Amino acid sequence: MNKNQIEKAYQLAKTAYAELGVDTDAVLEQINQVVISLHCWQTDDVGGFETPDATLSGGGIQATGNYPGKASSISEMRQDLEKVLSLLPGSQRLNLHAIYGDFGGELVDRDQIDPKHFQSWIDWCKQQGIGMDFNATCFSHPKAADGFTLSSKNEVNRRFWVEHVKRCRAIAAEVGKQLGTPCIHNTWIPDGSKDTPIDRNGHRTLLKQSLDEAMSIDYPKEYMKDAVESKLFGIGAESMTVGSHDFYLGYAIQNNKLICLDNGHFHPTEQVGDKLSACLQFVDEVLLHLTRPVRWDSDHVVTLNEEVQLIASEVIRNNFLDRVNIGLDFFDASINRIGAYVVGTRAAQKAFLIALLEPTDQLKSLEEKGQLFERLALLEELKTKPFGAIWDYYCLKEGVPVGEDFIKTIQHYETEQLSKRQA
Ligand SMILES: C[C@H](O)[C@H](O)[C@@H](O)C(=O)CO
Ligand SMILES: [Mn+2]
Repeated sequence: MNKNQIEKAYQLAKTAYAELGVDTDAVLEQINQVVISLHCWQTDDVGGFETPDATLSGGGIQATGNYPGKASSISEMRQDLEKVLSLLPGSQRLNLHAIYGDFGGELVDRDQIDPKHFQSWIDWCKQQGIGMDFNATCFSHPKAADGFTLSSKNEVNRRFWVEHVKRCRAIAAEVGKQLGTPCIHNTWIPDGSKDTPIDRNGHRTLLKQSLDEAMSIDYPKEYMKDAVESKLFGIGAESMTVGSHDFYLGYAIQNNKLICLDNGHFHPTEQVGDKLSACLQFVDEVLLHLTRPVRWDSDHVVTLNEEVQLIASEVIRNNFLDRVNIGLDFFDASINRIGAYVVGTRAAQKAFLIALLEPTDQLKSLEEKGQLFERLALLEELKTKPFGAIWDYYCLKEGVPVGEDFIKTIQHYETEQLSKRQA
C-alpha cells in the first residue's frame, strides 16, 4: 500500500471507531506511553559474553534451534538491537542480563562484576535515547550446576550468589542514576528439585534469608527498583520450584518489591491478565515478562493471542500503565532472531493498541446494567473492526515499515550481515 492508501484507510477506520465513541487520534498519542523493554538475550540464545563459547546451561530454561547468525560479541548484539529498534514504532528500553558485561576479554566471575563492566552499555543506551533494565544471572555457572543458587545449602555457593545479586543491584542503581530513568533489577533463579524433595521449607527459608541479605541496601527508587520472578517448574526441576508464585508474591508484598509475572510460568489455564488487578491491590508495581508458552515455558515468540490481549486490555482498562512495566521474554533459536524480535514486539504493541481502541466505558456500563448478551456481542464485533488500518497508519507516522514490509528489510539484513557471521 502506498502512503495515500494508508491514510485513506485510516480515515475510514477513524470513522468506524468514532461511531463507538473512540477517538483514534487520541489513541495514537496514548500508545506512545507503552514502553517495552527489549530483552537482549534473543540475539544470542541466552549465551552471554563471559567466555567466547558461552552457552545457556543448567536446569530451568532452554533455547532450542541453531539458526545461523546469532550474535557472538557485544558489537554484533548492539548492531542487531539497533536493527530491531529501527523496525519498531513507539518507545523501547534495553533489558540486559549480567552475563552480557563488557569484560574486555578478561574472565570476571559473577561475584566480581562492577558498574564499570556495564558502562559501555549505559553509554550505548544514552546514544539510543533509551532506558535500561538489568538482571542477575543465576544460571549457566558451575556454582549453579546442582540446581541451587540463592537457596543452596552449600554455604559457599549461597554466599557467591548473594554477592552476585548484591552487585547486580548496585549496577542497576548506577544505570538508573546515569540514564535518569529507574532501572528495574529482576531476580529469577532456577532453584528446584527434579524429584520429590523432603526439605522444601529449608530451601525456602534460605531463599528468604538470601534475598534479605542481597537486598539489604536500599537504593533510591528513582535509580532502581527490585522485581522478583516466580516460576511453576523447569525442565530438570519438575517436582518443586523454590521461588514459587506464593513465595515471591508474599516476599514482594512484605518487602515492597515488584512482582514479575511471566506468562509462561503458571499452570496453563491460569491467566496473567487476571492476576494484574489482584497483585496490584497489594504491590505498587508489576513487571511483565511477555512470552508464548507452547505446552510448557517454551519461550516461543509472542504472537497476538488471547492471553497477551487480556494482559494488555487489563493494563489499559484499569489505567495501570504507570504501575505495569512491560518486558519481553522469548528466545527462539530456530528462526531469524531479528525477525523474532520484530514479530514478537510488534505483536505486543498491537495488543496494547487494540486495548486502547476499546470502548471500555460502554462495555462497563453494559456489564453494570446486567446486559451481558450485549457485552458479549460488542466484544465480538470489536474483533473485526478495522484495527489493521490504525496499526498501519501508526507505523507510517512513526517512520517504520508498514505491514509486512519489514520482512524484506530483515531478509536483506540476513543476507548482508547475519549470514556472514561465523557459525
Ligand atoms: C533469561 C531470563 O531471565 C529468564 O528467561 C527468566 O526470566 C525466565 O523466565 C526463566 O524461565
Ligand atoms: Mn521470565
